[in-house]
Amino acid sequence: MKISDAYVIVTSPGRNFVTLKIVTESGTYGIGDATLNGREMAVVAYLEEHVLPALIGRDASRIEDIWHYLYRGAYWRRGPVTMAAVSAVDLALWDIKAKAAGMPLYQLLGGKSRERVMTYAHCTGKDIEGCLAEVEKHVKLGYRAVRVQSGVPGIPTIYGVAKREGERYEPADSDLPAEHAWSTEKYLNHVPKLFAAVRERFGDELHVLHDVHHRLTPIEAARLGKAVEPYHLFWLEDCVPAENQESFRLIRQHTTTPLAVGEVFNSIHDYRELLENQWIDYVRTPLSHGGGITHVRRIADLAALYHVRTGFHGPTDLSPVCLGAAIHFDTWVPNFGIQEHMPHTAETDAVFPHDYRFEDGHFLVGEAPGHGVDIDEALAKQYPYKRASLPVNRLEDGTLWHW
Ligand SMILES: O=C(O)C(=O)C[C@H](O)[C@H](O)CO
Ligand SMILES: [Mg+2]
Repeated sequence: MKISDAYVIVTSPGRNFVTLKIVTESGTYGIGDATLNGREMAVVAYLEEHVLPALIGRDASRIEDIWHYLYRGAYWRRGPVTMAAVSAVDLALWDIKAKAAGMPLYQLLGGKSRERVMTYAHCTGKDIEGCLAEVEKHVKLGYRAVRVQSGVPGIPTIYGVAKREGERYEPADSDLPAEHAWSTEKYLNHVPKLFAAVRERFGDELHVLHDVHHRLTPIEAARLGKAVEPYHLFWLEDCVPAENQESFRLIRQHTTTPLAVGEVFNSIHDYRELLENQWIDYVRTPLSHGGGITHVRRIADLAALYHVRTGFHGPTDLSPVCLGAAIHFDTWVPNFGIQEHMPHTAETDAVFPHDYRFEDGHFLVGEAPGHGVDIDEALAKQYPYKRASLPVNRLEDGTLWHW
């Protein structure tokens, strides 16, 4: 099981993706997702310069040892770039191990805990009516859970609310960051009306989620959580920036709205206080940013002690490789909550052939050995990298804000 080759493939079938391929002497190979939206080439440099040369000749079956070699051995621990690189190696090695065992990855993790994986769709509209139309469309497609984001009167553009019809989200789409304007007051006044309308139109059973995208202060988040309590959200996501975990104490004291956090986390240490104090309800770190299966399963186990469930990040800026591996993890993990789902484009799906399926609001895991996602390298070459940037946000007086 010696590693004989390891290389990075950068491709842009509509948006940039970074993929790591690790090949063993026997020819068995594994692939991992190393995409970090808007910072793709930093991970490429980290892998090519510091990680891949050290992998050649190592035993691919020693996943745990390689993980610690890359994490402890680097001295400079954690951080999104480092952990995206570590994650990609880890995902590729688990892919190899499962292929060598002739098993789908979920079997290697411990087998199925469920038959199918509930997902939530993105529904965005420029106003409440637009959102309701999107929710209706997604309910007809079979979704049991929808994330609803609406434009807000008086705020011209909001990241996370599609600008063009049919778009579920916005890609990082400009060479340099676009500048958006933000008003917390306008937002806070609008959002409860949105959820009142959703419940009025669709009743009580549909699971409804909302992403604040880190834009509030703790007391503002507490106000919002309280205001939407009558509409019993499945979760309120990233209601504040979470560098200061203590912020969640205040929010939790004021509201029973369930809280989700962690799409920008990359380590179990980012969660410790949040979990031990029972301040949150869902962990969101994706496998491709949280140190791969080896580390994210430790986060999931710690979360389980506190009745906290998984709800992995799954936007289109994580490649089908990450999504495919996540579906195996979701199929196994005992404390599963939900999986985010933003469908990739047909171009992306063609570059990354996979055996997971979407049906009736759920994902069904595939039975191919490994994580079930491959890369068509010849096709990938047809889509060269193009720098793309995410936006920045400013308050109406010009102050740079969270976006
Ligand atoms: O999917 C979500 O919940 C997001 O918040 C998507 C993020 O904005 C996106 O992944 C940033 O790269
Ligand atoms: Mg989010």
